[in-house]
Amino acid sequence: MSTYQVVEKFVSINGEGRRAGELAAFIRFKGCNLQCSYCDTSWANEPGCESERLTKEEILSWIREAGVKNVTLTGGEPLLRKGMEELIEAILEDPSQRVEIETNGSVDLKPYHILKKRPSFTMDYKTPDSGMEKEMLLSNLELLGSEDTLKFVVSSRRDMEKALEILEKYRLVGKTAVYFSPVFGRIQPVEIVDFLMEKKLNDVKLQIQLHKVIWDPQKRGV
Ligand SMILES: C[S@@+](CC[C@H](N)C(=O)[O-])C[C@H]1O[C@@H](n2cnc3c(N)ncnc32)[C@H](O)[C@@H]1O
Ligand SMILES: Nc1nc2[nH]cc(C(=O)O)c2c(=O)[nH]1
Ligand code: SF4
Ligand SMILES: [Mg+2]
Repeated sequence: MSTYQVVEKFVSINGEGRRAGELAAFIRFKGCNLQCSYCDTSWANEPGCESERLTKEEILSWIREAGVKNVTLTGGEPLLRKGMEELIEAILEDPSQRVEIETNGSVDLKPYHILKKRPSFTMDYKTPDSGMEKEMLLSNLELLGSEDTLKFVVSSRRDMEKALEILEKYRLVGKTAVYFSPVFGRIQPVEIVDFLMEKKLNDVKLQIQLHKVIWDPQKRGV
């Protein structure tokens, strides 16, 4: 039976994406295959990071206990874990549950895209300043649809120019929700606004990580 290494699980306000501001139950899985320059959760990717090994049933009962419709599976990189298809399908057995996968763009979404009950993807495209752009699996861009979100976490004009290039090349605006998110503390949100205005980027949303406004930006479990 699969067990899952979970570094934290908590209920909070979703601070990101299309359900930002709504309650969500977060399960953060241990470990990641990337090392983004700006990662605010790199502690979860350290081999020595404490974690609990939970079974699918233990996760399901925690979610039931939480009593919150939105579930966000995140990390680290959640889709690196074995048995994620099984876990996602088990959570979605309950028609009242919604599952969002926060994923880094390097892991093939196909096995999850074809699930009978498909989760929604909030997928990053890692722009140049992350140092991880070469790890992007471009075929994933074809799988994003109206229920999904493509997120560009940017810290420079160079990052935003690249984001625009990708949006145009893959004709993504209108196909999926597109968010620009500032790397916390490295770029002023107004710079993103100026770029959106300059390029007349309709249908692209600026997001601010709400949880870093509500609580101490370093605080875990929120
Ligand atoms: C910690 S990651 C976990 C999920 C997955 N590994 C990924 O990168 O999408 C969750 C989200 O936080 C974003 N993020 C990480 N560090 C950040 C920072 N310093 N400022 C803004 N967003 C950040 C990531 O880009 C990603 O969209
Ligand atoms: N409140 C809150 N909302 C979030 N949305 C996505 C998160 C993530 O780390 O994947 C996250 C997070 O870490 N906290
Ligand atoms: S992919 Fe996500 S968890 Fe991994 S280093 Fe980048 S931001 Fe952090
Ligand atoms: Mg986070």
